[in-house]
Amino acid sequence: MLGNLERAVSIRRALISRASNTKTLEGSLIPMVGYDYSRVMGACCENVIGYMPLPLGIAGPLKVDNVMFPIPMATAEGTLVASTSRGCKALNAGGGVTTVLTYDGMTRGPAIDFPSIVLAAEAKAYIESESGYKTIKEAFESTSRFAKLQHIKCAMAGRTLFVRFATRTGDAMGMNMISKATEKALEVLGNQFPSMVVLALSGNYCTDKKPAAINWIEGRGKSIVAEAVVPGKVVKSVLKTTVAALCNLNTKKNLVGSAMAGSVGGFNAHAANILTAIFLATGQDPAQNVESSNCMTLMEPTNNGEDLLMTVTMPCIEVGTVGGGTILAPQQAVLEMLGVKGANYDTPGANAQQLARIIASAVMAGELSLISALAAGHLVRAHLAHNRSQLNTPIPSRPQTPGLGVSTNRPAVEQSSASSQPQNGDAVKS
Ligand SMILES: CC(C)(COP(=O)([O-])OP(=O)([O-])OC[C@H]1O[C@@H](n2cnc3c(N)ncnc32)[C@H](O)[C@@H]1OP(=O)([O-])[O-])[C@@H](O)C(=O)NCCC(=O)NCCSC(=O)C[C@@](C)(O)CC(=O)[O-]
Ligand SMILES: NC(=O)C1=CN([C@@H]2O[C@H](COP(=O)(O)OP(=O)(O)OC[C@H]3O[C@@H](n4cnc5c(N)ncnc54)[C@H](OP(=O)(O)O)[C@@H]3O)[C@@H](O)[C@H]2O)C=CC1
Repeated sequence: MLGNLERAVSIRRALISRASNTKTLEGSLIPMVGYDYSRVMGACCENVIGYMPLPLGIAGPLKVDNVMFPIPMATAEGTLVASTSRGCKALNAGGGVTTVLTYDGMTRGPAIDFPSIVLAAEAKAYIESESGYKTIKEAFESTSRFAKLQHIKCAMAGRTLFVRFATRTGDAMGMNMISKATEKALEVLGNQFPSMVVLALSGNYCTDKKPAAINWIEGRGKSIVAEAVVPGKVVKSVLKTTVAALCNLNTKKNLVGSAMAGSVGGFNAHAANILTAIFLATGQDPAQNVESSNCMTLMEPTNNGEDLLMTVTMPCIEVGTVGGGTILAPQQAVLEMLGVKGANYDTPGANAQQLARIIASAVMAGELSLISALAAGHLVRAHLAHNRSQLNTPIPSRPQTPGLGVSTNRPAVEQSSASSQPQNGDAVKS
């Protein structure tokens, strides 16, 4: 029996206000009324004092595999929805986007210590043997109706063994599911190798929520490739540039520029922009935008140089339509709008895979529009119009009233550094 959850939130706000002794949370602009806290409890957040609204825009619609989808984007970056919409318009004019799913497998990579390299190597050989793999797979899959082990990749670093489990997770993004399954699999492995010590269920070989080449190379979550042809006349009329300029800039910026910067998986202009906005709108784990935004954008002339052939390759889109933030009512409503709410009972996993296809296609729209704006020299003018037009409410350079928990005592070093002289780099920071 849960009691009055909204009352609990207001009591928590009062207690926090009293304890922090600075600025009251009561009457603050952080909203708390009319929210379904019952879905949050034990699932999405602890110590809840309200909720954080974000503007939700719709780009598109965009034709993905011959079906029109509105593109929901929760963002505070003005221009993003307009830009993605422009990309959708151009892609639709060429017949829309075609997608393929080349892989589906969430991963967890524990770190296991052995007393010697010989024992570590024996464990590796056991996991890779037919009978060892079968035993581990049975234990792994016994924990869930949806976890289906795809393969295991092992690597030794001295006497530490890293084991990367890869699994189907149905319509869930799957991190809780795979963690539970991995724990069970390690229990069985421990029976075979009693001297092994599981240092951590996650040994960063997964790799979750951190940049890593292994995700880019092997894939994590859903791997999607999307393709479209945009007629040259549409490139001119909608995108205000040319096929040749786009192809040249895409190569120099997204391939050569990213190579010069030593990028891994960042061979794109702003995949993270579109992906994160859709993640926030659909209840995904926002921290997984790190690897999910891995993307290579390619452009080449086609039809005797008249038209543009474009692809985006995204090997790590980590999404679910069940579990996590997808159980919250507004996020669920957005998933419903896309026709992918909850579990797909006919083909488990089909809803989450469809969402990944939509995301990759929307990323393509955003890429096309931004690269066009850069090629045409329109980026700054677009952002000044859509992103910085609130001239009547300038952002104060220094807060007048300290916020909750903010000390009024600025460090001496910060005060003494104030100077009327411009500092190195001021021009680019302003
Ligand atoms: C802003 C535009 C679209 C103007 O572009 P435009 O060509 O002047 O727009 P237009 O008025 O001719 O309209 C063309 C279409 O754009 C859409 N559109 C146009 N305006 C709106 C609007 N208000 N609301 C919704 N949709 C809009 C809409 O589809 C419209 O068609 P219509 O509806 O008229 O048939 C263009 O200049 C643009 O896309 N600029 C790029 C901006 C951008 O992509 N910013 C992303 C963030 S940049 C960043 O964060 C990353 C970065 C840059 O650092 C990464 C890097 O290193 O590259
Ligand atoms: N534990 C960790 O290390 C990490 C956790 N997270 C968090 O994990 C959460 C997501 O975990 P995740 O495992 O995706 O979700 P859940 O923990 O919600 O697990 C999914 C549940 O839904 C059930 N289910 C019902 N129908 C389906 C279906 N069609 N497909 C798949 N599952 C179905 C599963 O059944 P069954 O019981 O049979 O499997 C399971 O109980 C997020 O909150 C995320 O932020 C994020 C990163 C790391």
